[in-house]
Amino acid sequence: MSEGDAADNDADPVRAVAQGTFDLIHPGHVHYLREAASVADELHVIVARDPNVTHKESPVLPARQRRDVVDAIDAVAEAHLGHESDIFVPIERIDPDVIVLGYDQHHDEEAVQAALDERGIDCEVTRAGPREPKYDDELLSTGRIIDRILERRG
Ligand SMILES: Cc1cc2nc3c(=O)[nH]c(=O)nc-3n(C[C@H](O)[C@H](O)[C@H](O)COP(=O)(O)O)c2cc1C
Ligand SMILES: Nc1ncnc2c1ncn2[C@@H]1O[C@H](COP(=O)(O)OP(=O)(O)OP(=O)(O)O)[C@@H](O)[C@H]1O
Repeated sequence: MSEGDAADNDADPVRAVAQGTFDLIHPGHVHYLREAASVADELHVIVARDPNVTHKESPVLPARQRRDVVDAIDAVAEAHLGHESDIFVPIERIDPDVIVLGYDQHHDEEAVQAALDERGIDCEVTRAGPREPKYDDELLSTGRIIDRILERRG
């Protein structure tokens, strides 16, 4: 390897990817993104498009707005609107060294790892931990925030 290559390799930042719906942002999201950012030099976040949120109610906020808010979080280098149909398109573009799944996300690490290997994408898959409530009334779920809104404003 020539000296130039070695220098180039040193300059390459370690990139992590986190992803999710991020509808109404709460401290649980911030915890996840900070934990994901802690394992890399820069954190890229893929924000899910409505059609790909199939395992729960559709988000109330537009994807672009959800992306803009996540992009403003200090731990995040850049937030990206997810691809409409192929979740590996942004992965191939960002080319992360590690994908950090959320503590309760329905993705199976081994399955995601196998899909990456199949595409020849050299990237680890790990999972973040949960953020426990700091006080009784803390709402750490978008669903529960919406329930509270309906209770009080519905
Ligand atoms: C590796 C990976 C890449 C993803 N890329 C996209 C994408 O390009 N477009 C998209 O709409 N969702 C993408 N997603 C998000 C999923 O579609 C799904 O909506 C999200 O994981 C839901 O997480 P949540 O229930 O925690 O919000 C990706 C998820 C993973 C694990
Ligand atoms: N309390 C929490 N602690 C750590 N991570 C969290 C917490 N809440 C959400 N996350 C993570 O944030 C990411 C995005 O979560 P999502 O957008 O589904 O929000 P949510 O609050 O979990 O939504 P809902 O409660 O409606 O399912 C996921 O990876 C999820 O694991």
